[in-house]
Amino acid sequence: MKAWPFSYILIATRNKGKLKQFRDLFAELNLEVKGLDDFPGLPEVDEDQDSFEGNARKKAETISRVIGGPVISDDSGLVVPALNGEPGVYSARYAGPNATDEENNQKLIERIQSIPEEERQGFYVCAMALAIPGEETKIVRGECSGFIITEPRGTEGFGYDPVFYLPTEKKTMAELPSERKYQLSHRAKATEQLLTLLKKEYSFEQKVMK
Ligand SMILES: O=c1nc[nH]c2c1ncn2[C@H]1C[C@H](O)[C@@H](COP(=O)(O)OP(=O)(O)OP(=O)(O)O)O1
Ligand SMILES: [Mg+2]
Repeated sequence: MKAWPFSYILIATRNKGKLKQFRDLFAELNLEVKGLDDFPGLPEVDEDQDSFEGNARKKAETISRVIGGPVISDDSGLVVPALNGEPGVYSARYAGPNATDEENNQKLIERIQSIPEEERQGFYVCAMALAIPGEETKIVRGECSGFIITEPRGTEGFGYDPVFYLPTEKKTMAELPSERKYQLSHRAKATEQLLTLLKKEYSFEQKVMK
């Protein structure tokens, strides 16, 4: 087993919620978990690929090349099969380039009205990429299934959570306490996979300090 060759890992996000979740889940590795705000002057990476995996890979590899260190990025969104996969990779800008969560939710509510209620399934996707200089990029994917509802409920979470209903919890994602969301979300599932993969390949006891 190889020794993990860095003292830190950079999570390529400015989303404080994502960063906190990574810090919690990676605590056992004894790694310093840094965010983009710890590295001023990094380039903005356009999420312009046609898949979540493509965007996650592009972001992780671009930034890893610049800092010469290990980078994890995630790209996520909501897929509604009855709407031909919308909003999909366009989740963040569904209602327009600078759309707010409310505007995106409103557009989704309008579009879903024409679909019979029993066909309003949706699933969240989280593709996560780990890029390490000189190594093959690793990519994992987590999903979380639910239903789209037309009356938003709850104030937790972000994005589409108020209109994403989980039948097993009898709650929208925005009505769930954050600890519960951490357990069952697409991001939690992807993070666990990545963690498993990392622990299989690397020893984190004797890190080389770089
Ligand atoms: O758990 C979630 N609960 C609700 N909505 C979510 C979730 N996960 C992703 N989404 C939606 C929100 C956003 O409209 C879009 C893209 O998110 P995504 O590009 O991955 O995140 P972001 O731009 O906030 O942060 P980043 O700096 O990591 O790119 O998907
Ligand atoms: Mg984004």
